[in-house]
Parts: sequence; C-alpha cells; structure tokens
Amino acid sequence: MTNKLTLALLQLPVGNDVAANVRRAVSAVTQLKADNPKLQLAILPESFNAPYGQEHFPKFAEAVPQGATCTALSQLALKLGIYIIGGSIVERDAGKMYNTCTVWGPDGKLLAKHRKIHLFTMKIEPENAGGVEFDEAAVLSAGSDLTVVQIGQQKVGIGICHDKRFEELARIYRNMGCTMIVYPSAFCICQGPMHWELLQRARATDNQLYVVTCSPARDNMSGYVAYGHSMIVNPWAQVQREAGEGCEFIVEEIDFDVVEQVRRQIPIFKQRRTDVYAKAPKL
Ligand SMILES: NC(=O)CCC(=O)C(=O)O
Repeated sequence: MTNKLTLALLQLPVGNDVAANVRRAVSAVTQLKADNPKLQLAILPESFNAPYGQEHFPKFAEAVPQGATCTALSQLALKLGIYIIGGSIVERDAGKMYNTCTVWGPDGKLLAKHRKIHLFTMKIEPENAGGVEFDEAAVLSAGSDLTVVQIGQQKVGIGICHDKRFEELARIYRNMGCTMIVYPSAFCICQGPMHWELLQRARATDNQLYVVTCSPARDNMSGYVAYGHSMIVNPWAQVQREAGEGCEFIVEEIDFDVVEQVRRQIPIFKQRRTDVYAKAPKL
C-alpha cells in the first residue's frame, strides 16, 4: 500500500470580487488536476474568497455549508475526485461569524469544518519591522473544536494561520495520531520574515510530522498584505518546498514513510516524561 500523497498548494491572488476569486480557485485546481492526474489533495489559502480584514468580514460572510463558496468547493471535489482543504472563508452562523476552513472528500461531502481557535489579535509597534495592528476578535468568534480529518491513509490536523503559534494544539494533533498538520494562512508581512518558517519548522521538529501552509499571493496594494511563501516542511523540519511572494502553485508528492523514519531514529515521543510533566502546577 502506498504511503504517498500528491498535494497542491495554490498561492492565489485575492481581490474584492468573491465570485471571481472562487472561479479563479476552481479553474486553477481543475488545471492542476489535468496537468497532474495523480493529484489527490488541493489546499487553498486563508480567506481565499474575499479580502482579509476586519472591515471586510461582515460583508463577505456566508453560511457553511449552504453558501455559494462551499457549494463550488463541494462540486469541484466531486468532479475531480480529490480532497480539498478549502483555505478559509468567513462563516456566518446564529448571529456570529467565524474564520472557517472546510474540508471536502472526493465524493463532494463535507468531511469537517475547522473554526479558527486562536484569533489573530496583535499590536506590533511600527519600530518593529513596520508594525501591524489587527483584531480578529473584535468581529469574529473563536472556534472551540479540534479538527482531525482522514485523508487517504493519513490523519491530518487542521489549524488556521495564527493557530500555528500555539504548540499545544500541534502536540494534541500529534498525540491524536496525525502525520501532517495543514494551516491555511494569511500571515502578516511584518512578522513573516522572523516567524513564518521558524514556527513551521518548530511544529515539525516537536511533533515529527509534515507541516503545510498555504498563503494568498502578496498584494502590496491591499489593506492587509499577506506574506506569501506557502511551504511544505518535512518531519526532519527541512523546508521541502517553498513558494515566493506572487501567484504560484506547488505540486508535490510527499512520502509519509519519512514520518516513521524520523520517529524511529529520534524517539522523543517515547522518551517524554509525562510523569514529571504531571507535577506541573495547573495553569
Ligand atoms: N491571519 C493570521 O492569523 C495572521 C497571523 C499572524 O500574522 C501572526 O503573526 O501570528
């Protein structure tokens, strides 16, 4: 039985027209599948269907899974017979809004939805790489559920962008048997050079699994400028593939035997001292 998975990261531009953004994503995934018949999983960026920004969220919120964006992703997954990790969209539900990633199976069915657990609220002062101020929590509600999906033979944990700063979440996914964590992201350009790769490699080192991110293409004219650099980090914590800043697609076959190889050679999971950790004061 093969332990390989061919996946695509679509670092797409995102403009103001939701229908055009979704059409672009659908046609890019369709073309990638035509060019790469082995493609099994397509991954889209955070906020792939609308601009990312507090002022935009209420305008572009949709019902999940009844809305137009989810319908398009479901039909696409079914038509191509592939899995889709649908980046994220703003979900409206019972008077609240969430930053939500939907995951679709090759039969077009919704496998899971992950509502961003750790909202991006940050005030970096301008003297630090130009600074950034963002408060998702002012508009959005946080999700309260872990999301693990079965993709082929693999258990895959889902987080969204800022979620990757939280090592506890990645550790829990690893404890639950995940061999890959996928974070659709729209990381800020202020912190990108310092933390983007570092965080992914840190999560991969700690948990000995693949860490995959997918960003929108960088648009220096937009209100919020995403960093780009969509990336696959392998279980050795090496950068296996990395996009640049603009519109770019990565197609890569990844080998999950590497997860077992790393875990066997560096057996830190077995060496953990949970008896000692249990003595820590509860915080
Ligand atoms: N979209 C996000 O969650 C951005 C997170 C981010 O840029 C960070 O520094 O954290």
